[in-house]
Amino acid sequence: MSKSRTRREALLYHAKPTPGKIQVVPTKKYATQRDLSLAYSPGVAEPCLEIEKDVNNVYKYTAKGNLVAVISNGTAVLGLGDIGPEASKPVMEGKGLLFKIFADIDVFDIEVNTKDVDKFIETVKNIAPTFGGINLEDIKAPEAFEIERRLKEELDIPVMHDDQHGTAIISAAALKNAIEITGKDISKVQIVVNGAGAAAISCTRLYLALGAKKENVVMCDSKGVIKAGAENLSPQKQEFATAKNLNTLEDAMVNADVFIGLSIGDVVTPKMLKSMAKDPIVFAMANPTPEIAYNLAVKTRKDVIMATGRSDHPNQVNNVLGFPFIFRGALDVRASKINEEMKMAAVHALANLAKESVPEQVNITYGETNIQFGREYIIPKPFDHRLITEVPPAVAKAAIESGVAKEPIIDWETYKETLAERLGTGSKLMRMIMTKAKSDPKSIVFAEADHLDVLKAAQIIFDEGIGKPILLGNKEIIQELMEEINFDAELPIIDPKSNEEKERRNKYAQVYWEKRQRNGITLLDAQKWMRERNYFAAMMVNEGEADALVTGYSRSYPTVVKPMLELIGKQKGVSKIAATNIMLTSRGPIFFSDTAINIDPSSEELANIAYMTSVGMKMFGFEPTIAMLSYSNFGSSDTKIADKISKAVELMHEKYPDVVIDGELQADFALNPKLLKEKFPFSKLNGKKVNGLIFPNLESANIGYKLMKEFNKIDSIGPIIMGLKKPVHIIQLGASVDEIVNIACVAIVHAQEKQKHK
Ligand SMILES: NC(=O)C1=CN([C@@H]2O[C@H](COP(=O)(O)OP(=O)(O)OC[C@H]3O[C@@H](n4cnc5c(N)ncnc54)[C@H](OP(=O)(O)O)[C@@H]3O)[C@@H](O)[C@H]2O)C=CC1
Ligand SMILES: CC(=O)C(=O)O
Ligand SMILES: [Mg+2]
Repeated sequence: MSKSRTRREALLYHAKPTPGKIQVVPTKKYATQRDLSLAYSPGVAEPCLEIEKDVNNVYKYTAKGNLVAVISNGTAVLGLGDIGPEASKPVMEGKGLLFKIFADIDVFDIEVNTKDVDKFIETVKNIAPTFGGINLEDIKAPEAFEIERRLKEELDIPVMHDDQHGTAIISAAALKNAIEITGKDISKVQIVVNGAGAAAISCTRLYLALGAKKENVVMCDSKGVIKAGAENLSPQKQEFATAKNLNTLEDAMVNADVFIGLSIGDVVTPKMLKSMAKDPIVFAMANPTPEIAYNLAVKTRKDVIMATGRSDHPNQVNNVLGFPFIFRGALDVRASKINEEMKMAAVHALANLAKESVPEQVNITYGETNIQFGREYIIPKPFDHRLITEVPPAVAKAAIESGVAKEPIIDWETYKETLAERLGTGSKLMRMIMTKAKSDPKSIVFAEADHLDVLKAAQIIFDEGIGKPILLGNKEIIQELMEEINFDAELPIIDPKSNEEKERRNKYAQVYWEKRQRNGITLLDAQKWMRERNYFAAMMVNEGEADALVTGYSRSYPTVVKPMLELIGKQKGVSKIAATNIMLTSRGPIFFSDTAINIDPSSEELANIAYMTSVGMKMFGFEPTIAMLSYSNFGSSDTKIADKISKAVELMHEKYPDVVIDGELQADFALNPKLLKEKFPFSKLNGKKVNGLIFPNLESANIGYKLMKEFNKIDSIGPIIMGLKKPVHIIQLGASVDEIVNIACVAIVHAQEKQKHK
């Protein structure tokens, strides 16, 4: 993407629809007068008095325990320098967003208008009672050292300067793994550190704790190599001043094994990189512009192990991998500080995680097929869902063992489960599906592109590189709307009714007629039908002129399904098509079937629905564990409707013994593992987490998913049609732009799978 486009998009992203990136959302009911009298006066006085009696009760009755302050004075904002408190706010809000999405920690970002160390410390101390932890951010050295040291001493909640320790932890984990890959010895590697600020000093200290030797380190600041005996050096710079006869970064780089960049962009040249030792390790971590661009570095040295702070290349060494998880662990045991033991525990947890086999969902999220420990994967990826269950427990354990935890954890299994449940799964799944779609964009027909929302969705699909839209509908309207929304792209626009399309219409009509002539269709009828957008669009997919199709925005579901069945037809072995909805619940995505098509399916049809659902689940990287729902449990009710379900289960066990499925079961037993184990220890679902629910009929499925959407405000993806020969997907009447985009992504992923299994 060009620089100016990135700039435009970044500004728009921050400005619309609501300025900024975070908001405050109540966690308690507030609908009735009673709710308000509890939330505020008079009820609120009770927790106030309890806290007055014992200040520790503040963790029991307020949000303090999960609230972190991200505090800056804007003096070292990324690599942009001293740009002031207001200009630092987008970064601080960004940190807030990352804290929330990766570790479910709430953040108030606070930008303080002072460069005076004492005033800054006083401000933080005065507001500290509000927070469970303090994350200092983008404060320049040397002030940052003094500020952090004193706040750590004077406050009894965890305080961490992220640029120092977050960066140190991540880069130390990455360095440990990179050195292991080169087969070198950490105590012997020659390290050049460019930058002598907050991040550089703390990173280097941690490398020494890992085994690097001070005499092998050369540090440079903006004036060049920091030399012993130089005048006016801060104590921190003195700590790393070298006795070697080197003056410039260029001198220092000759034969160095490791380059650590925590300075500013574009200061390392190809010549410097060429002068480094064999298998050089280069961490160019300045943001947003690294000390040397990733592509230039790998072009210059084939043997380089290269990392940057950015997300657009392999090996992102960025403190985003650290602060959410370090604070999560610290808050969960109510640690009074973040100490060396906790930091080292995080280093080892991160370094070890990178060596474990990568779950398929991570591969899919990053559009890769086989991410493996090696030169291009020395550190876990930020969207790796294992981070939340690996790093916080390591940090929490270290806090307990080093005696700084006020609330030790006893049941580690339950703790890990609660950690996994903290992650919002909705956006994660959608991100995964989108990335997969982007990895091999397919052509996709939008059959109702003359509707604004459909066109907007097509625009997103095109702009994001997810797919190649083909726009069907009235040409004039589409062109007008495109202008209105600045959709500037050369895309096929096809009006099935137009004279231009007569030849294609006749060709399609011929195929259709040949298929349906024994079902009472004449050639003239067929030609007439091809003027209808859904018939035309279905034929495009059928004839291989498009890979996928999304329709249904302006017509009822049954009206749209009919031509799809007639023209595209069912997959081999499928008795009836069905639909599933992926409900994005707090316990993870759960597939609900059949939510849209079969009114009263027989046992055989239910088994068919369950099987198709299991195939769909695997397509999105889930291992199916399915419950067949009823009002009865394993024959507890001897009625025809309960029998129907148990027979469907029997059929599944016979035909597809590999699919984990059981029932008939009531919904609470299906979703509550304790209850299930207690009453039905024989069930095949024991010890597993149910992620698929098959409902007895359309009424219950449709009511079930819509109740969840309305009561719990749960997002869902779907209905996703299952069992058609081609990737054709039907959206709900009047679906939102997001819903259309989601289904389009599903259709593209579906098309990719179809191509794979051709
Ligand atoms: N990837 C990541 O996770 C992180 C990356 N960073 C990046 O590290 C950089 C520094 O951040 P931080 O330590 O917080 O900031 P500081 O302001 O504390 O330190 C900046 C340091 O960079 C030095 N510097 C400036 N220009 C040059 C140059 N041409 N050559 C060598 N050194 C130079 C300064 O030298 P002097 O002392 O002479 O002024 C100073 O020592 C930023 O680019 C930031 O984005 C920071 C934290 C995390
Ligand atoms: C990543 C970060 O914190 C920085 O560049 O300052
Ligand atoms: Mg920072």
